[in-house]
Amino acid sequence: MSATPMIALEQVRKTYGAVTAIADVSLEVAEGELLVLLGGSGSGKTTALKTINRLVEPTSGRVCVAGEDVRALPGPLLRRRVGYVFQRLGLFPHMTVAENIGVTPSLLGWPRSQIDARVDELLAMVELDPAVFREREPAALSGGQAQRVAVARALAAEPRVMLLDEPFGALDPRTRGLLQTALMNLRARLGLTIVFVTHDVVEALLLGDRIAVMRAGRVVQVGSGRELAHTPADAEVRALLTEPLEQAAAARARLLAEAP
Ligand SMILES: Nc1ncnc2c1ncn2[C@@H]1O[C@H](COP(=O)(O)OP(=O)(O)OP(=O)(O)O)[C@@H](O)[C@H]1O
Repeated sequence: MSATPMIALEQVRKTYGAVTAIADVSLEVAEGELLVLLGGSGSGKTTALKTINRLVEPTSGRVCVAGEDVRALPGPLLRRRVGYVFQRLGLFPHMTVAENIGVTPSLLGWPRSQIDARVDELLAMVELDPAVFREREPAALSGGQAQRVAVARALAAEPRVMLLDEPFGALDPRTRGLLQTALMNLRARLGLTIVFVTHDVVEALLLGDRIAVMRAGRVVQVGSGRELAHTPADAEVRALLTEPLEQAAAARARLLAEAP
């Protein structure tokens, strides 16, 4: 990559006592790129993601955003630059939708009128009617609506980078598809650089410009879906990519066989 990458992990390691969560992870994400971290449970995806916004401090190695070591960036600046959507729903339950979305702008000291305007703009961006949803509490939202609010909240301070940790994992396939499309539209419109964690190969193939396959705390291979499919690093990567396609083909064959 010639230009300075928007995100760079250099030999990043994180250990918890005897447990090595990630080992020597090096990754670069170009400006405007969507990189997927793909791997099974416990492979280190969330840990790697959280080193980018310092929710996890590496044991060794370095993480840079826009060429700057994240340890040198003041907290508010990092929060502004990097939006984050949590794996398990991270909305504050006793705050309204508007208060949830306005959390970071409030912390940053934006004036009330500017926060209110931004909340309405963001709700419209994630296709929720502000008049209907502004004053609702999270308990009164469907899963898909709540995830839209979570995405709006992460976008509130106009970050250039978005980190998404299995944001649509708990949703039904149709809602998931709608939110994937909404995210891709937002990304194109805002020119976001995105790191997206999932264990779902189909989601990875649909969304990722490149996919980093993780296993046991290490990056096994990085490439486009096509590259991974054509030149897999090993038999496990090959199986990872071919199994869902074979399942889909088998399901399709069954559908066609059962047609009248
Ligand atoms: N705070 C912690 N203390 C101890 N071990 C941890 C901690 N956080 C993560 N780990 C361990 O590090 C490894 C990687 O965890 P991580 O959450 O990054 O995996 P993951 O790929 O995101 O998994 P999942 O898809 O299940 O969320 C796991 O073995 C996990 O148990």
